[in-house]
Amino acid sequence: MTTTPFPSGTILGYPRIGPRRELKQAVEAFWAGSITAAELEQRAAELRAATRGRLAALGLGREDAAIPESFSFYDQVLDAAVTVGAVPSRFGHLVAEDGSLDLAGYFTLARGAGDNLPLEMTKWFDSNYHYLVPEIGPETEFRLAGDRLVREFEEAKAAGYLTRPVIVGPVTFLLLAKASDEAPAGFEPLSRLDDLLPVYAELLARLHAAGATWVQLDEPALVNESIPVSRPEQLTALAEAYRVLGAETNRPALFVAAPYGALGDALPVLAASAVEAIGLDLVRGTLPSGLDPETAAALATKTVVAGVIDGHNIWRGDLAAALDVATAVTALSPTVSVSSSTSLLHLPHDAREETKLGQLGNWLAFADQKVGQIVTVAEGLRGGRAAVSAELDAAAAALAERLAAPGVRDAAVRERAAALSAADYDRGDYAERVAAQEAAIDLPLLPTTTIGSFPQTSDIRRARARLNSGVLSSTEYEALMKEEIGRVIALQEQIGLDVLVHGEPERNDMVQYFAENLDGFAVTEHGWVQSYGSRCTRPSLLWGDVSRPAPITLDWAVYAQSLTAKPVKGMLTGPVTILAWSFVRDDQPLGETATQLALALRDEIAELEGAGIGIIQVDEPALRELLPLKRADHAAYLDWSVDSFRLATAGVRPETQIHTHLCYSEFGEVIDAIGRLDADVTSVEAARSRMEIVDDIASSGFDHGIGPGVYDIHSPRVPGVAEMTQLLERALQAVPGRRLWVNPDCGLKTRGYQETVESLQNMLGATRAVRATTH
Ligand SMILES: CN1c2c(nc(N)[nH]c2=O)NC[C@@H]1CNc1ccc(C(=O)N[C@@H](CCC(=O)N[C@@H](CCC(=O)N[C@@H](CCC(=O)O)C(=O)O)C(=O)O)C(=O)O)cc1
Ligand SMILES: N[C@@H](CCS)C(=O)O
Ligand SMILES: [Zn+2]
Repeated sequence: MTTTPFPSGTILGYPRIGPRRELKQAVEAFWAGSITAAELEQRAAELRAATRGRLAALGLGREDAAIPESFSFYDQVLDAAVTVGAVPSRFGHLVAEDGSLDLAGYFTLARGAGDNLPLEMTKWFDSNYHYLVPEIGPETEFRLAGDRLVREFEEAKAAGYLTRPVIVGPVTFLLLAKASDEAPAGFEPLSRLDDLLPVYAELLARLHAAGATWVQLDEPALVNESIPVSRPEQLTALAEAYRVLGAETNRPALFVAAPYGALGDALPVLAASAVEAIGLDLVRGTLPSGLDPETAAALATKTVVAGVIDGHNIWRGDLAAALDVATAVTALSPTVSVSSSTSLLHLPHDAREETKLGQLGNWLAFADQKVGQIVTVAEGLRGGRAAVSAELDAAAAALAERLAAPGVRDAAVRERAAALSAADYDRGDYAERVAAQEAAIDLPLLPTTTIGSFPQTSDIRRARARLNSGVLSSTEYEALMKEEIGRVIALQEQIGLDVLVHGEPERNDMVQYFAENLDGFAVTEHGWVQSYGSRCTRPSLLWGDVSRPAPITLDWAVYAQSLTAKPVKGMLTGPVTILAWSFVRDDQPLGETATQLALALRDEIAELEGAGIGIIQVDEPALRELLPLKRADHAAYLDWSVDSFRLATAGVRPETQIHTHLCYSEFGEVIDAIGRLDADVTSVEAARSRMEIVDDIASSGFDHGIGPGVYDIHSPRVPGVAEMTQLLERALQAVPGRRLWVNPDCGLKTRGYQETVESLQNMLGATRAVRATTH
């Protein structure tokens, strides 16, 4: 095998949603039946072509294999699953004779159909991207069932680009998978590695035959210490995988990337393997040091792909420092390439599209600007610092301007944070609170509620778009939102829910909405980032000290409460989640910013309470997401994150009931922290994992109110009464009835009204059935 040199600069992946969310629109049009599969394929091909053209224009076109082929219609882990034929048996009827799935079948795995639940969705490392969890068992028949990656490479080649196909590596694929329904207890997907590797080998051979010189295999699971497979087993699997794949003669050169952290003891294993290039995340991880002589010698024979440009944040940052790190990497190997630390999937496309950010615009680098930075650092590495001094100086000046800008440090905010004491974090005795709340709030056994949002209809979104473009006045907009709140309250009364919500129609997003109303944040016009499938967010830019210039949710909550005698929950997003889903400042520890946010929310909560709102929910779905990938960092993170929630909520009277809500994650590792939040009631996603979480919570000693979700809100499927009755009965085995709440897994904003109403009616049906047999 002859190896073409690895390009001097590259990125690990590029946003695939499109600068104006073209992919979202095309995919949703296909789902709605308004375009055909062929039209969807055509639009996706146009988007890929535009991406290649853009990346070439930004400087990645000069060298072969510099442009990654990292497109996906929905999710890269799902892509890997369908490529290797890992389709769960409940979807077997969708699979063609040759093992392939058509586009409709592919989306069915992601979205479910009829009684067939979709694949579970969960966080992708510590990002706000979500992947679909493959299901693997002894029955999974691996075979090369999808050739999309080969076809996309060929499509690029026909257009004159020799790109670098990207796929999730075999070890990460199995480490992220869960045991299938058919698998016996204790089954580990990783045990199927030997059966999976020939399929990867065949794929590599196909790519080689098509002319690919390099292939990127993403192995981020190796940097994550939370994977429930022992480290020795992981390392053995890694060695085996790249021994087998490396031994193939008909293959492209292998580039194994390990974004999101340091490889640690996996680095010697990869260095000893036959892979030709190794990618290190040098933003989250540090330059490996103290390597044993064999590892050092082996590494020196490979290309080290230095991930020195942050793929996870939007700051233009210190480019000279990035060049310094890249230069230091030359001590590991004479062949160094410059890259992003992670895929640029987590970034919006282009900061130049933002015209309303003023001076802030000069401090930013979105995906396209990061590519430019990589090209600059690669040039600096080749030609010396002087060759790029103008770019380095401009970045340094922007950084200095940013750090000294008014608003970055606000004396009043800092003084308030400095004056806090232990009492500010403590709500007092739980039993006393329970008694006070029972006296103050009239609730039946198994109280029913929802998580906050009701469907964000196109009428609501259109109204907001018209407000933003000046077609609607704010008075007209408010009147429309109040009408919507009125409808949502009436609907909930009709369905028979016990604790109502106002439905959040006025919120474009549960984080962006707060960011728009807090000082210290800016928001973008076009800064869309994929969160899962076709769903996107525009993460806010947190650039300065945070404070609350005026009440945010108060009027809406008070209005909603004025329409009903039932309690209406106040609804806020918690400090950790606001941080997790924004692009945060990098000039101070996150914990300090969390305190500032908590103080702003504390004031909002005090005002809600003062206005008669007796139940207030503070959502923290991202509590687990920010958990560091390294165990050594867990305790410090959990301390500041739990403290920020407590600081936000501890100012209320005992009779005010504080709720929180968690979703989109596996919560096993943060169960103790959930208890330490000391919320009176915690609703938690549970339906997709069939209530497994309830046992974990109960056995952790958690003794507050709990609402395990009884139905999955990610799919349009309407759950039946019997199914939810069973889940409630299952929950009651672990939690006493007086502490159990009944609610869906999460908010209903992504759902349509018809399925929402039917599902909630069935949820009430199940609750009545269970109430009749529970004492
Ligand atoms: C709960 N989750 C959230 C996460 N992160 C967030 N920041 N927010 C979340 O809610 N992470 C974990 C989970 C799962 N993730 C998501 C992410 C995104 C959505 C979602 O529904 N996104 C919407 C966009 C929401 C939004 O910003 N809406 C705006 C703009 C709407 C819009 O597209 N307007 C059109 C014009 C409208 C028209 O004329 O019809 C336009 O601008 O072109 C708003 O409402 O104003 C999405 O559609 O992707 C859910 C879960
Ligand atoms: N209150 C929010 C929480 C989502 S995690 C909602 O209902 O959409
Ligand atoms: Zn949720």
